[in-house]
Amino acid sequence: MSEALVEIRSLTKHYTRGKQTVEVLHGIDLDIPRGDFVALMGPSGSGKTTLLNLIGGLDTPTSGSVSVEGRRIDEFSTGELARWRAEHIGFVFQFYNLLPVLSAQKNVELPLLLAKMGSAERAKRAKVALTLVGLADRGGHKPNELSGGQEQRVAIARALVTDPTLLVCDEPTGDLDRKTADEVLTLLQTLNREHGKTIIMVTHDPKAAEFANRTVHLDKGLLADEATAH
Ligand SMILES: Nc1ncnc2c1ncn2[C@@H]1O[C@H](COP(=O)(O)OP(=O)(O)OP(=O)(O)O)[C@@H](O)[C@H]1O
Repeated sequence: MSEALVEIRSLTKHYTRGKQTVEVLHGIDLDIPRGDFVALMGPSGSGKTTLLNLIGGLDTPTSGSVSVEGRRIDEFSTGELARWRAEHIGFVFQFYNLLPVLSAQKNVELPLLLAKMGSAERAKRAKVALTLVGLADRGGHKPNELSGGQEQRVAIARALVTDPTLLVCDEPTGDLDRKTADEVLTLLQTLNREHGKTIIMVTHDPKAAEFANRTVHLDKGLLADEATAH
């Protein structure tokens, strides 16, 4: 029996603020096969980032399960989850989150500091990742010496450098103009199609979603209809 890379069952998430409980996800069932590129869309406040953070192990569910490669990550301790995340998930955010004092090369090396690895090996892997995103010649540049699109490419290289199981992107083109956004989305598509990366991407932009293999719609914490693009 083939098993999905990510299996989500009856997933709920409630946040408590003082006496108030905010019920964000109401029971999500979703399978993401290995090699998929999924766009997650829905109105503001529908729970997209919450769902993405549960899949990426940045947060834990109220009830239900999240399995990745057959392992129940919702049952991990905080420490186990942090270690698992560092090994298995590459994160890409809207505002890049690069460290301004470090060069592109050193930013990309950062996730490897957690692995037991010599500095020459770290440098080599970071260079491979920068080459993959088309920035082999920008390794010495600091973030403020790069364009927004280049900064996001560096962030994608940083997310890829550990060879993660899953690339998790939250509005990766939300701060970019159309042309630059399309270049970054084409890069994500290439990583998916030619390098087999499994990608889940939250976006508000229907044009961005067209780069994915399918779109999953969230509405008020529940999955709506699914559309397959290609
Ligand atoms: N840590 C938290 N504590 C309390 N409520 C939260 C917390 N995080 C999110 N929420 C609430 O959960 C709901 C869903 O938030 P989420 O960020 O998942 O939505 P979203 O679909 O990604 O929205 P957007 O498109 O605006 O980014 C919102 O009503 C938000 O206020």
